[in-house]
Amino acid sequence: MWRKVTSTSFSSLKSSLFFTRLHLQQASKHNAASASAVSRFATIAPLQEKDGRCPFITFVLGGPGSGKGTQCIKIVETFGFKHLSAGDLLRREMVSNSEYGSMILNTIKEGRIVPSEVTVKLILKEMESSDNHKFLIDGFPRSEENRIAFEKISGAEPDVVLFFDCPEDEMVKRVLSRNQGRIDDNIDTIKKRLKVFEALNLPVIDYYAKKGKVHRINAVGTVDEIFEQVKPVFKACEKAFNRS
Ligand SMILES: Nc1ncnc2c1ncn2[C@@H]1O[C@H](COP(=O)(O)OP(=O)(O)O)[C@@H](O)[C@H]1O
Ligand SMILES: Nc1ccn([C@@H]2O[C@H](COP(=O)(O)OP(=O)(O)O)[C@@H](O)[C@H]2O)c(=O)n1
Ligand SMILES: [Mg+2]
Repeated sequence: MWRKVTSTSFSSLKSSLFFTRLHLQQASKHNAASASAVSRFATIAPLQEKDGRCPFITFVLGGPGSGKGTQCIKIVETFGFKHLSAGDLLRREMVSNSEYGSMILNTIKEGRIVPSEVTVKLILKEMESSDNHKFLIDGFPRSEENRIAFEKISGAEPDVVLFFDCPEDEMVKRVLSRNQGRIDDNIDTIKKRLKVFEALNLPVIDYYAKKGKVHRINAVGTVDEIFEQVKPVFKACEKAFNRS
């Protein structure tokens, strides 16, 4: 369980995430979609530190088939993160008799983005129940609505944003040969997902690039070659992993 922040511990936690949280909480500009998502989440507490350590959050972004999930497995093995795939969480929710099941199914089939209130809730539940404090959040945020809802509800920002930059023809080739039986791995849905990626996800990458948080990875090459680009990003953060 995340430890609650007490007023006595707060002064020592002013740096990094906690300072950002205060800043975010004081910010007054939120779009309408996010505001309504947030109001429905009033019962979810902002992320707290665990065992005296702040959560270390990495967003893993890139188009469909760019290799996000594949690289996350390697990051987990080497750096000990907890991997949370937004797509996997939504697919699990979809088959779990959830009230959102048919909405998620239709949205994924169409390559559109599930409303943030559903996805953020699933992600925060997993973060809260994990023993780990280092998170790879894969395939999220996929839109500005996702981003704003997460930051507002959790009170946190990512420490690192990885962007796997891959040409469209390579992404299409990989998705069509993925063979995981996914309802969205077909050419019609892929075309829609690529359009949605460009229209909704690139603005999120731009937003974090302006904040100096994006590490662009050339996603063409072997899995190991790509991981060689990823490794130094986290090696440079090792001190920050255990900050309090
Ligand atoms: N560097 C790579 N070169 C060729 N194929 C890859 C590479 N990385 C991943 N793949 C394959 O491409 C497909 C999509 O990869 P995945 O990690 O699922 O991407 P994403 O999560 O970004 O959609 C999978 O079948 C995976 O095995
Ligand atoms: N933040 C997210 C992540 C995924 N999704 C949905 O889930 C689908 C599959 O996401 P995914 O991350 O598993 O897909 P890949 O990029 O790994 O191929 C997306 O195309 C969306 O329809 C979403 O709505 N919101
Ligand atoms: Mg994936």
